[in-house]
Amino acid sequence: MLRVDNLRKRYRTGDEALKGVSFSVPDGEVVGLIGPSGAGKSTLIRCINRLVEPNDGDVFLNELNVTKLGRGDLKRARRRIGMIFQEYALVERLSVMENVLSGRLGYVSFWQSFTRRFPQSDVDKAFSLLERVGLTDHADKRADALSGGQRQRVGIARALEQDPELLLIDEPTASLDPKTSRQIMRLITEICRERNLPAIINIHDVPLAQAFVDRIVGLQEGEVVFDGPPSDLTEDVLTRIYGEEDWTTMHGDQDEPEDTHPHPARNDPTAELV
Ligand SMILES: Nc1ncnc2c1ncn2[C@@H]1O[C@H](COP(=O)(O)OP(=O)(O)OP(=O)(O)O)[C@@H](O)[C@H]1O
Repeated sequence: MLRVDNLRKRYRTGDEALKGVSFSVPDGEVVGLIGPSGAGKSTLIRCINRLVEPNDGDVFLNELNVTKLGRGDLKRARRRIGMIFQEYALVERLSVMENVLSGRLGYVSFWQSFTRRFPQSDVDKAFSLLERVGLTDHADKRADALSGGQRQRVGIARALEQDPELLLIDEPTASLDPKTSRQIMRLITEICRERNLPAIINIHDVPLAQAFVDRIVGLQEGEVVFDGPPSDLTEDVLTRIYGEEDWTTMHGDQDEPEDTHPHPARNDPTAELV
């Protein structure tokens, strides 16, 4: 269970990105976070694991108040939060298996990770996760040899290899074609149900979110303006969330070929420490 209570963030530039955001995500529930550009979605996701430091408010992961932790405890708490990124954030020259095993880096000693000697139980878990995401035959391939959808499957397996209690997912399908996007959303939501994992997905594509998530939280100018089931997301509500922006154009239903092109990682989202 995740509980966000009155979370506030003002950047040094003066931008007030979160103005007292509160909501909870029970175990097994997948929440789609929607809202126009600049609404505070990325800031919210990053405040939950303190890649961005909130100015006020609390984040509870089960019994643990993440916002009150010192450096060492925060490092341990971050093991419990799996992240999945738009640009996958894989290590290009490493194999699929090594990328999945990197999910254990927070758990093994420096020398084990330096020599890449992971316990057999970690390797066994990685194999079963690769099977779950449909990549058993690709375990030894280099990450840069995979298509976008396959790379995101590696990102999902890597996050699960951490044994997370929460998944934070930032635009998981933004670099994928519509068909692959649906496959990835289906995989994520199925896995969260199987494992009773709570998840928040920052997603631009409203119809895609409506098709797969259990609940939608709509942000606007740093405030929650909608919180409910996808079926309650009427045109009126969407117009309230997006204002003048035309939300109906926010999804691409063009017939594109499925998942053919590898995408280079453009940046490292974990580097964005504020
Ligand atoms: N590092 C930063 N420094 C200063 N201001 C920032 C920073 N990151 C975000 N902001 C500001 O905070 C507000 C919320 O931005 P945020 O990126 O969280 O929104 P978003 O909903 O994720 O937008 P998008 O969908 O375009 O990614 C915006 O006004 C933005 O300009």
